[in-house]
Amino acid sequence: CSLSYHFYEKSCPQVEDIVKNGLQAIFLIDPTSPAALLRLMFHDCQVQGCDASILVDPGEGSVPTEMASTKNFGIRKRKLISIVKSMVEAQCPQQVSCADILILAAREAVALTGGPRINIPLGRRDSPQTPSYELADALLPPATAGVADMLNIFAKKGMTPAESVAILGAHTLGITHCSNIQNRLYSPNNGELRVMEPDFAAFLRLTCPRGPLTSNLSFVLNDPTSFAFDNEYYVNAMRGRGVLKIDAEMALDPQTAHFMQHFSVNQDDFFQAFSSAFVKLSCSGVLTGKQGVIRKNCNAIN
Ligand code: HEM
Ligand SMILES: [Ca+2]
Ligand SMILES: [Ca+2]
Repeated sequence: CSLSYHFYEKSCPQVEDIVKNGLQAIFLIDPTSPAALLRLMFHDCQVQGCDASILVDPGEGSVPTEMASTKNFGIRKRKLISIVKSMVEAQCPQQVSCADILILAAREAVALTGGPRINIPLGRRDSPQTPSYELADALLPPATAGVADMLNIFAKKGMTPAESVAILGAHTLGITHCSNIQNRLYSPNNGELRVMEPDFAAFLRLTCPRGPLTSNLSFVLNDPTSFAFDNEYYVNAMRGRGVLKIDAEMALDPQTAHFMQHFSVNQDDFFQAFSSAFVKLSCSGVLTGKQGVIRKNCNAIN
């Protein structure tokens, strides 16, 4: 993409260290936050590009921002980016965009949990306006997305099918709320339970009982090592232990199954494909040069 590997060389050479050191301390206190920051990056880049639009809080009396979209259910830890931003501002005032800090934070989420340390081109600018929740509704994939939807989304970002399967390896971290898998567990005749490993199906139904009462509060781990960035996501999906529909379907679809199988036995190849996919995702629709702004406060258009 049109970004640079030396962008802050003069204006803030220490920015990557500030982000790393700041998050290292935060991740120790809250080990669930790396997953949140990695998903936050995807949801920012998917709506109007990687421009920190998802960080903008709804203003008083203004139209609802993208965070009002139900597709952003479960998005958490947006405030962490503002905390890291204030650490950066203390050393390099008005130099570094919130959009770059968000990508660097997602990079640390991967690196500090055992994944690859990805080299990231920088120079993104922040959006001067917020997208509507309708746009977010239209662009973010639903929890029921299948393989064709998934390949279509990432092909638009220049990813190969192998890279698309690799970027979904982000589901090696974090959780899924029960509300996102109710239909997999309890809709009769949808055939999904048949492809699920029976013990795993039983476990999910116990953890996520039928009905809406707790389904927005209860959750399951995306893989058994949900604090570690490893290839267990693929190992489990290949065994019929995929949590979301997309996780289960990729293990069976002939367009994706061989990549799932390969990443389940070769973590190095997963890390390599994930790294190139991550850079492509991080370049989607970026603002550069004189476009956009450098926000002082990531949560407000200022
Ligand atoms: C078609 C593509 C995708 C679909 C349908 C999808 C869907 C979902 C859903 C429904 C959840 C559960 C949210 C919750 O219940 O709180 C989730 C969690 C997550 N997703 Fe995805 N996702 C996709 C792609 C991605 C990508 C590309 C990334 C990152 C690069 C990503 C990273 C994550 C992470 C880290 C979590 C755990 C979040 C947490 O613990 O708070 N996903 N995803
Ligand atoms: Ca955005
Ligand atoms: Ca894992």
